[in-house]
Amino acid sequence: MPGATILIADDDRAIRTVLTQALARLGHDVRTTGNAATLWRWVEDGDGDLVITDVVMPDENGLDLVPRIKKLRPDLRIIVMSAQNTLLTAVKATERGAFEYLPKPFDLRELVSTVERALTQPKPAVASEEAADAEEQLPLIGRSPAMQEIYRVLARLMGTDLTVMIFGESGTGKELVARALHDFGKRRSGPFVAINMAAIPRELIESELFGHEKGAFTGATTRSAGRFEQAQGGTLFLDEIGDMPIEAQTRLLRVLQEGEYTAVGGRTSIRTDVRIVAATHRDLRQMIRQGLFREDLFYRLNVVPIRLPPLRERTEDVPSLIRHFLAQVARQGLPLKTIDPQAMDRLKSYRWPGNVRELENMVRRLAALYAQEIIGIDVVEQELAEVAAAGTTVVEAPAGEGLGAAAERHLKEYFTAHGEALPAAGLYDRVLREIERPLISLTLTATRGNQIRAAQLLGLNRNTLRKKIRELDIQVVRGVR
Ligand SMILES: Nc1ncnc2c1ncn2[C@@H]1O[C@H](COP(=O)(O)OP(=O)(O)OP(=O)(O)O)[C@@H](O)[C@H]1O
Repeated sequence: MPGATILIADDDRAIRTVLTQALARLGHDVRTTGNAATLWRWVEDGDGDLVITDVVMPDENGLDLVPRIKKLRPDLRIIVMSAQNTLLTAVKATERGAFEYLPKPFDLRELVSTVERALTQPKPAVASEEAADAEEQLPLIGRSPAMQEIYRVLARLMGTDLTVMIFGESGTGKELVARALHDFGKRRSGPFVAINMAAIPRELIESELFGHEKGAFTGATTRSAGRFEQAQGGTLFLDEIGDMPIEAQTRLLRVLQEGEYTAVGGRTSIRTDVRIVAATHRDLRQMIRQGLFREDLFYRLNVVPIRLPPLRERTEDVPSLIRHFLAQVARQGLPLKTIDPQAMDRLKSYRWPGNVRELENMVRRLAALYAQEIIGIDVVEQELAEVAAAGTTVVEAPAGEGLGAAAERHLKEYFTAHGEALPAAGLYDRVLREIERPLISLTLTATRGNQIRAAQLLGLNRNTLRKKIRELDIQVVRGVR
C-alpha cells in the first residue's frame, strides 16, 4: 500500500530522519514530531494511516497514548519502539493494543517489513476494546509478584542466547515460558521445536534428537532429520529432561560442549546453532545423587534457572486466569460465562495440585457442562467434590488405614514370605514398579479411563502417563468405575 500517511513521534531527531528516508523511499507520506501532544493532535484530526511512536517522550509516555488512540480510532495501527527493552514494555504495548513492539536499536529492514504488514494485514472484523480481550494476546497471564519476577527474568533474557532451565510442577506453564523466551527473543524468526523426553520410547530418543541415516538400525528405511536439525537457527525445547536416559544424556552433553554432532549411523559432523531451553518437574539434584542424572549435564543446562511457582503460591492470579480461559472457550463457540464472587473465593482457596492445567480443564467443564450464565458456589463445590471423590478412591486405603501403613504391612509380608530367597539386587526399583502398576491402574479406574484427569490426580505429565500405560501394559477401560 504505497502512498500511506505515516505519523512518527520520537524525540530523537536521528531516528526521525532515518525512518523518514526509509519510508519515503517506499512511496509513503511521512510526518514526524518530537512530542506526544502533536501526535495526538494529528490523530484527533483524523490524519494518518499508521502511527509509529517512541515510549519515552518529553511530554507524555507513548504507551499511555496507545489506549487513547485505540479508543478514538480503533482501526489505526500503532507500532511502538522503545529502548527500554523489557518484556513488560513489550507486554504492555501489546496489551494496550499496539500492533507491534520493536525494541531499539532495531534493524531498519525489520521496521520496514513491520510497517508493510501493519498497512496490508486485514483488520479483525470487530476491534477489541475489552481489557479482557487485550489480555488474551498476552502469552502469560498473571500479575502476582511471583509472576512479575518471572517476567523480569524473561525480560533480561530477551536479547541473549543463554541456556535456560525451567523448574516447576506439572501444569505450571513451563512450555509456555519456553515459547515466550523464543517468541520475544532474538531467534523469534527461527523455528521453535519441542521434544518431550517422557513421550518418546527410550531407545528412540537419540535418533529423534540427532536424526539417523538410512539403515542406521532396523526400521530406519530413510534418512531422518533430528530435532536439533529442525531447530537450526531457532530454539530447541527439551521438555521433561529428567526422563532422558543416561546414554542420551551423555550424547547431549557432548553436543553442548562441542557445538556439533553426528546423526545416528552418520559420519559427518553437523554444527548446531540452537538455543536450548530445558524443563523438568523432577528434583534433578536428587536424581544426580541417585545417579540418574549427569551432574555435568545439569550444570551445562542450568545456566539460568527459572522456577515457576505452583498456582497455590500465587492465588491472586486465579481470577485473571479464569477470565482468560472463559474468554478462550467463548471464542470457541461456547457462551461467555462469569463466576460469582463467592465461587471465585472458593476457587482461590483450592490447592490446584494440577496447577494452571487443572484450572484450565475445570473452566472448560464449567463452561461446557452447566447451563447457568453465572457460575455460583454450588456448581463449583460439585466440581471440586468430584475431583476429591476420585482422589480419595485412589489415595486412601480401606478401613482408614493410611497408604504408608498399608505399604509397610505388605512389605513386611513380602520379607517374611521370601525369607532367604530375597532377590539379590534391584529390590528398590522392583518394589516401586510393583506399586506403580496398581497405582496407575486404580487411578484410571477411578477416573473412568479419563487419562487427563488421571494425570492430574497423579501429578504426572500426560505424556509420562501415556508412556507408563504403554510400558506397563495397563488396559484402559473407559466409562467403568
Ligand atoms: N500463566 C499462564 N497463563 C495462561 N495460561 C497458562 C499459564 N500457565 C499455564 N497455562 C496453560 O496451562 C496449560 C499447561 O501449561 P504448560 O503445558 O506450559 O505446563 P507445563 O509446566 O509445561 O506442564 P507439564 O510439565 O505437565 O508439561 C497450557 O494449556 C497453558 O497454556
